Amino acid sequence: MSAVTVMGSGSWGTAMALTLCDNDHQVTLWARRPEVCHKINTEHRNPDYFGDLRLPDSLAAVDDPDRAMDGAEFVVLAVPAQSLRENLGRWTIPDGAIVVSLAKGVELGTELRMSEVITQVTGIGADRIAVLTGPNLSHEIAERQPAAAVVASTEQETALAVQHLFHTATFRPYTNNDVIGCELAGAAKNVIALAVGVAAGMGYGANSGASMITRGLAEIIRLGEAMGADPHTFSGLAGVGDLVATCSSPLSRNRTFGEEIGRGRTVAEITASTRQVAEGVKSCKSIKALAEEYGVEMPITYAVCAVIDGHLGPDALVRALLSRAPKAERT
Ligand SMILES: NC(=O)C1=CN([C@@H]2O[C@H](COP(=O)(O)OP(=O)(O)OC[C@H]3O[C@@H](n4cnc5c(N)ncnc54)[C@H](OP(=O)(O)O)[C@@H]3O)[C@@H](O)[C@H]2O)C=CC1
Ligand SMILES: O=C(CO)COP(=O)(O)O
Repeated sequence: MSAVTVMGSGSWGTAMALTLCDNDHQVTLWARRPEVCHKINTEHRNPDYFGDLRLPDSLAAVDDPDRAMDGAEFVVLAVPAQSLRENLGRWTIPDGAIVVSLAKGVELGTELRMSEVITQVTGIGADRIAVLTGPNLSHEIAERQPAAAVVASTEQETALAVQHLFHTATFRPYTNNDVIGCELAGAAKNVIALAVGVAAGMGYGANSGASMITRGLAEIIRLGEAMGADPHTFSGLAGVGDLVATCSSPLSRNRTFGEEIGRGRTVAEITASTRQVAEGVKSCKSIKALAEEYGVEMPITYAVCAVIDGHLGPDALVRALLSRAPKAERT
């Protein structure tokens, strides 16, 4: 049994905390709102994110970050990507703890991956950081539906420790040492899910969705290879696995956000109507910046940026992608 603290009590932090409780770890969940802690500690529910789902009695919620992390051997970071730097600046991660990064985003302005932000702010070396990613929609995981995942770290011992930490009867993490590929795939698929959602919201069917998923994968691989990722990563759980799950599921916030755009709502309206994060709405810009830096073509990502900025409507997005100069598939 290990002492684990999950920092962030939204959909994914709560689902992962529950998974860790299933493994009999001593789990503390940090929630920034005291009323969320109260509900979790007294009613064993987190109604803003999981309705009536009963959380394990053993799960303790704390709103003071220092108290939450006191004695933690593992600290799991589950706040939105663009808030990670600011939060880490306020927190003190216990010496020697292994840090697990859950956020799927690339930082705006710096274009850093989440593990790079962690090292830059805390000084914690890459050997003590792992990234958990893969096709893992939180509500399915919280219902203990079977799923696989990937734990990526440059240090094999860290990857194995985190794999062991999370491995339950229904949740099966594989290790991987390609941190760049795993993090990039997790962030970039959200952008493709927005595009697939737009097409779905316009009433287009499986052919359109599959075409965008496949061409989306092609552009993610192009960027990944340029950044030094292992191309094989993109045919694994962190790549195709997560891309297909996110682009196909009505549970995905990114796909749903895109669908709403496709139905004619504005970005401001959709953002105002939910408290949940759709990471691709911000990360599309940092991924576009990476594409520019590495000189890689990413037409779907560029089109999504234009839609998010209000320069392109849903019809124009589809036209812009289909009217590009014809080319060979493998270029
Ligand atoms: N949900 C999923 O299925 C999966 C999500 N992820 C990734 O996990 C990360 C977290 O997402 P998820 O839990 O789903 O997001 P949610 O929107 O469901 O929850 C976000 C959580 O972070 C808190 N939060 C929001 N803004 C801030 C801030 N500025 N500072 C501190 N805390 C903040 C929220 O608190 P409050 O409730 O008080 O607003 C809430 O607890 C994302 O990067 C996402 O891509 C990865 C795999 C699966
Ligand atoms: O990353 C996810 C599934 O693996 C969750 O996707 P959304 O953030 O779009 O809900």
